[in-house]
Amino acid sequence: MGTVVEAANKGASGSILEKRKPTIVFVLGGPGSGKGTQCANIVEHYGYTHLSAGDLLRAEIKSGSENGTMIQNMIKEGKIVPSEVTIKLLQRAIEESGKDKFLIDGFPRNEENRAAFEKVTGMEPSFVLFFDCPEEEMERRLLSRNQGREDDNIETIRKRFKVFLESSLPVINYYDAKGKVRKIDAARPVEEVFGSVKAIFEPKNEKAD
Ligand SMILES: Nc1ncnc2c1ncn2[C@@H]1O[C@H](COP(=O)(O)OP(=O)(O)OP(=O)(O)O)[C@@H](O)[C@H]1O
Ligand SMILES: Nc1ccn([C@H]2C[C@H](O)[C@@H](COP(=O)(O)O)O2)c(=O)n1
Ligand SMILES: [Mg+2]
Repeated sequence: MGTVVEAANKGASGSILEKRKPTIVFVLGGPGSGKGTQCANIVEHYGYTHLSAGDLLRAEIKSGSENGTMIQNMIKEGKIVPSEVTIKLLQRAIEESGKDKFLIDGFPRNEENRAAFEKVTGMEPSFVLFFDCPEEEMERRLLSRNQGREDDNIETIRKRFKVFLESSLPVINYYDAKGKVRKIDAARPVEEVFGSVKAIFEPKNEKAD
């Protein structure tokens, strides 16, 4: 008998996650667009569980795992870690939480992430929240974030912007073509951005005739 993660890795037909059918919302946007900030608000108001792919990878580095050095080098270079590693971390976090509504922040970051997630879990997101923000504003925010992140320096930030444009935007366009993207103007103050987020998460007040 394998572990839950191994069973899920066998593909859609053997996916434990597919059987549990959790609600998944992908939260995407450029580096510094405010994904983490708004996820914290959504958790507080709507009872979702927040899973940040970047946070899980940083925790993996700290844990001293055998992949730690590889992950650290890739993050420093602003590159995307292979899906196999990130999906295992996400699956484990979903399984261990025992919860059923997830904000998956910063994933999928490229086509490989997207295709592998769907294949391994057999799941698609309910929708994709896309925080749209100009680069100049994101750069200002990242340079003043002050959380000690190794990738918040101007050289790595420029690499992350390039990867976002070349690899992550196509994923957003993929889901947009399926009518799943909810785009938000993220260049406004936090409370204003959250006002737009709320409009998406509030249950619709359908009028009966
Ligand atoms: N609407 C906003 N206006 C001004 N500053 C903001 C806004 N939203 C977030 N910030 C600040 O910008 C910085 C980046 O925000 P946050 O960490 O939420 O972005 P992120 O999209 O998760 O970035 P990353 O992809 O690098 O993890 C933080 O210091 C945060 O406090
Ligand atoms: N799906 C992902 C998400 C993140 N990473 C790596 C590369 C990112 O630059 C870094 C930081 O992510 P953030 O906290 O900004 O969301 O983590 C990745 O390789 N794959
Ligand atoms: Mg973040």
